Amino acid sequence: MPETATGGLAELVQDWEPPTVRTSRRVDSWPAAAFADLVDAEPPALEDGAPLPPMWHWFLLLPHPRTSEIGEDGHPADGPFLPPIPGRRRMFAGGRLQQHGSIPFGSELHSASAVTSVTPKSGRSGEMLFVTVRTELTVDGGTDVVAVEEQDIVYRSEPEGAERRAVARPDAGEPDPGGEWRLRMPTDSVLLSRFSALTYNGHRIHHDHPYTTTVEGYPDLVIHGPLLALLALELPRRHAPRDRVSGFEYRLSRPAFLPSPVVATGDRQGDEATIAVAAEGVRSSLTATVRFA
Ligand SMILES: C/C(=C\C(=O)SCCNC(=O)CCNC(=O)[C@H](O)C(C)(C)COP(=O)(O)OP(=O)(O)OC[C@H]1O[C@@H](n2cnc3c(N)ncnc32)[C@H](O)[C@@H]1OP(=O)(O)O)C(=O)O
Repeated sequence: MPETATGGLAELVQDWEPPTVRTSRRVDSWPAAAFADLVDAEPPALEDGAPLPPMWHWFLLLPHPRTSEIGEDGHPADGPFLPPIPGRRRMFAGGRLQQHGSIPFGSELHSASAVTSVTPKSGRSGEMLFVTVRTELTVDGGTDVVAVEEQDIVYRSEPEGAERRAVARPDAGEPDPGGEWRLRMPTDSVLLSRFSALTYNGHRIHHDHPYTTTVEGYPDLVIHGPLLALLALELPRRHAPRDRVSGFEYRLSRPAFLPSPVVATGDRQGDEATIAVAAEGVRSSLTATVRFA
């Protein structure tokens, strides 16, 4: 049983024993080329042996549940890392990456993922459960861990009949944060659908407007947390291409909604860079630190 605090939602998950899940996949260049095109960027070197950019393993280690296993929200109704709580509402809350070595195109990538903490918290949006999933990555059957990734996923419970919360669009008028590095990306439902396809993510809040607004209470389609994190990492990829990223920490503090463009800004201080990603004109959705080796 992972480390668990006490509380209302904690009782529902006290007997939950998520397993360790292992997967393997060849590091194919197609999803990398497709993501570079999605964000209107030059692809990295794609030949066998060239390194996969940090976090781009997100396009490779994708579960593919059967259609009959998909629940109301577009995620699987059940799964190894989904806590057994009724009316589950899921959001990506943040994560960390330590990159020790290279993941070469053409290699065989192996992952071992397990839940390492389940933490109930109470916030402005009510009671929440933070679930952290830790993934160790190795390549070609070796024992050296080339990267360790942790994802924090936040869950709320809104069973049938529960009072539906409405999430307001954040106030506009926030000044542009400036920053030595900058990227601006227009967004629309086509961009989100293509990113959902690339990550095999069926969650309706990214593509189904009536569901997003009436069932989950958001003012518009929600931009994927992983897309915001990858846009943050586009800044060092584009502005410091010769420096190897060895660490990345990010936190998603508020959702970013369509139809606003997304702006990523960053400043480098020696071996670190601080990055913020926001829907244009509102407070940051994602704040991050990148570390260089
Ligand atoms: C893919 C995919 C899904 C998605 O992509 S969903 C879209 C991306 N994710 C988001 O947009 C989430 C944005 N964040 C939020 O909406 C809010 O931060 C959140 C998670 C609802 C919490 O907001 P609250 O206002 O309720 O929380 P408080 O600020 O009052 O804080 C209460 C305690 O919680 C801790 N906390 C808050 N946010 C985070 C976070 N992101 N990570 C870790 N911890 C967080 C905060 O520190 C407080 O803790 P204390 O110990 O001090 O009580 C897909 O499904 O696959």
